[in-house]
Amino acid sequence: MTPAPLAARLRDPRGPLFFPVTAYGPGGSLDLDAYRTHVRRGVEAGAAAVFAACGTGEFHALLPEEFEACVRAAVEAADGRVPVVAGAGYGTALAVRYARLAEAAGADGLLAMPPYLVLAGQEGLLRHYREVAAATALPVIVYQRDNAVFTPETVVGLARTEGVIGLKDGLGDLDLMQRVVSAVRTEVPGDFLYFNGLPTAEQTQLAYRALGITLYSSAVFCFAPEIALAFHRALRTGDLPVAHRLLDGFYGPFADLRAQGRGYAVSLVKAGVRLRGLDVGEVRPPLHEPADDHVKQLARLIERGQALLEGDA
Ligand SMILES: O=C([O-])C(=O)C[C@H](O)[C@@H](O)C(=O)[O-]
Repeated sequence: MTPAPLAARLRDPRGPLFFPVTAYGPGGSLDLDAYRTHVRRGVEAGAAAVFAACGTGEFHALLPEEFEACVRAAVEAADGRVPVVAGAGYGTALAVRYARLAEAAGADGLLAMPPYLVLAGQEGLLRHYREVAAATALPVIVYQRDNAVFTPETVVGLARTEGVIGLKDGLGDLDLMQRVVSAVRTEVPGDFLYFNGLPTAEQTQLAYRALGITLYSSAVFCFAPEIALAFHRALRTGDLPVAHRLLDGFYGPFADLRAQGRGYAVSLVKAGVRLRGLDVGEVRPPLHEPADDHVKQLARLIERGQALLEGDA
């Protein structure tokens, strides 16, 4: 049976959106076995989709052939149970190339990263994403952050673009997001998807829900799937006491810890996966490993989060 289109599969997910880390062996080369294990465990734990080789998956550190191998491995590990979305980025020509590699590797969609290094105007940004969207038959989610911040008019242009199905927000300007949602609702009625894609998105998800944005990325799912699943379930069922308990006792302190070092958005998550027993190696430069004390704090925080699930912390 042909799977439903990506947008339909993402609309009301039963579990968190999983952004796996990329696994490396001791010498720093790709460890596809460990990566497959990481992805397979996430899918079996209840992820609703796999976003392979995106920010948490160190897209920036992968050669094109490594990227393709990772996406292919994620597709194999997901085995059709959930969709696999792959990162695509850098300048327009390379982003198009990554998009084609992802399509060849069997991905179901693309997360289009901000263009590399340039500060482009709205017209150029729109041209960039239109070229990426036109390059393959894959649906595209555009990632707003850093040098890719869009006016509501530009998002209307994106929503009108064949193949662009949604916007992932990593900026966190709720006033702008409200104006974007209003403009797209008025100008392009339909089912454009929005994702809260901030680091530790759970922290802000109650606020995003108030705008009607129910989709969010979860890096915590990489190393504490039981906590991420409990939070996701609490939001779906409206169990605010559980959501508040996890926010106050786990997600807030985790966001504080994650803010202790540059690049911890990735390296601390990877350390968390290792703490849970899967050797996914260290991060590649220009990232660096978190301080030992921060890893110890993370271990205690995971225990605390688990205890909160039993309601006995
Ligand atoms: O590209 C990525 O990996 C992300 O932006 C998703 C992350 O899961 C983000 O939500 C985070 O870092 O918590």
